[in-house]
Amino acid sequence: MTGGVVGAATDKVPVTVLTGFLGSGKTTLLNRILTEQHGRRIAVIENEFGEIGIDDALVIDAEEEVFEMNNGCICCTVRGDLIRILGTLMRRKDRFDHILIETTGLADPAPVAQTFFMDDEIGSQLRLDGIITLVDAAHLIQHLDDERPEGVENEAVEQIAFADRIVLNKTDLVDADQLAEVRRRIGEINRLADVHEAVQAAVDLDAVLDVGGFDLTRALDLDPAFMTDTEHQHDLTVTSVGIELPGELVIEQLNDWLGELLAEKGVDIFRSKGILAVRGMPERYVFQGVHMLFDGTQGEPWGTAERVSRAVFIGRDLDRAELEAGLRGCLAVPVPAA
Ligand SMILES: Nc1nc2c(ncn2[C@@H]2O[C@H](COP(=O)(O)OP(=O)(O)OP(=O)(O)O)[C@@H](O)[C@H]2O)c(=O)[nH]1
Repeated sequence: MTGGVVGAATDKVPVTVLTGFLGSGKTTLLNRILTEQHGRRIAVIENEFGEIGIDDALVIDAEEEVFEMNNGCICCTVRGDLIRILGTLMRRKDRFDHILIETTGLADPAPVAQTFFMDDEIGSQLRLDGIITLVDAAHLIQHLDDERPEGVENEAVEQIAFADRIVLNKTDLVDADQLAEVRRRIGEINRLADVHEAVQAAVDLDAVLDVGGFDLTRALDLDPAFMTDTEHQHDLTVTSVGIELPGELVIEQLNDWLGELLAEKGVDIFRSKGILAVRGMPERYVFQGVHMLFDGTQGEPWGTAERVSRAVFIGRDLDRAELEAGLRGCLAVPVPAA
């Protein structure tokens, strides 16, 4: 039974869709949600864009169940997988009371939202509580103004348009005038969503979970074909290069290479991340880049695991051979390409 409005709101398990452009802070918010004492049992579904999955290592170990979907984009190719995972979760409803779906940074949230209205079984047991969109205050305008070929949607615009709540993150990277301009641009696209400013995605969880926010009428206003249109066109010029490299890297060479690479190509390299093996460092070195900004932190110790570096670059006009040669050039003992 799909039930009346009251029954629908109380019986169904709420689902939050966490979206936002590459590097905006989705995993940071997810980790915050997984570590905070909020009394909810949350099942997480994660979808990542990139040839090699890195996020599984970046999401903290939590008691919550995390399902990975890495073989395509949640809004199109792996939507069937999403429906299957939701089906599995519905059969184990006693184990959790909230579902959180983190989309890739290049996903259009509308088709993900559609899933909860078009599939009867899902619609009868789960309700879309809200679409939460993370925004990178330092890079939003660049992403909104990024020109796309005709007919290709700009995901950054779609993500804001469909948001029920917006977390305006990374406010530490902009001044008051820039922040006001970012807010103005957000307001041009979506006037209704509450905007919460944040650093390191530090928001009150009540502002993002159980918001009772998703409004189908508004979604239909935005896109009259919301319930029927399943086709959409990704920007196929954005691709990813994944590199796996056994051996140990020299930190100074790595920093020099990444610094130069991102200074020169950081407009086109939207996102870079890696779990790297560095000579003399017993822990994994976690590297994160968003356009030209990058930093490194210590991750989990390698222990007895084989020291293999994994890195992913996402962007336009990526030169795979050059990226591979560059990373290989940072090896302590150079190994020729296979
Ligand atoms: N300066 C600054 N950096 C931040 C902030 N929030 C997150 N970051 C950093 O931005 C980088 C990207 O953050 P993530 O949480 O991985 O972003 P994401 O949206 O999950 O990235 P993708 O999954 O690749 O789309 C990381 O290096 C974070 O530490 C912030 O408020 N300020």
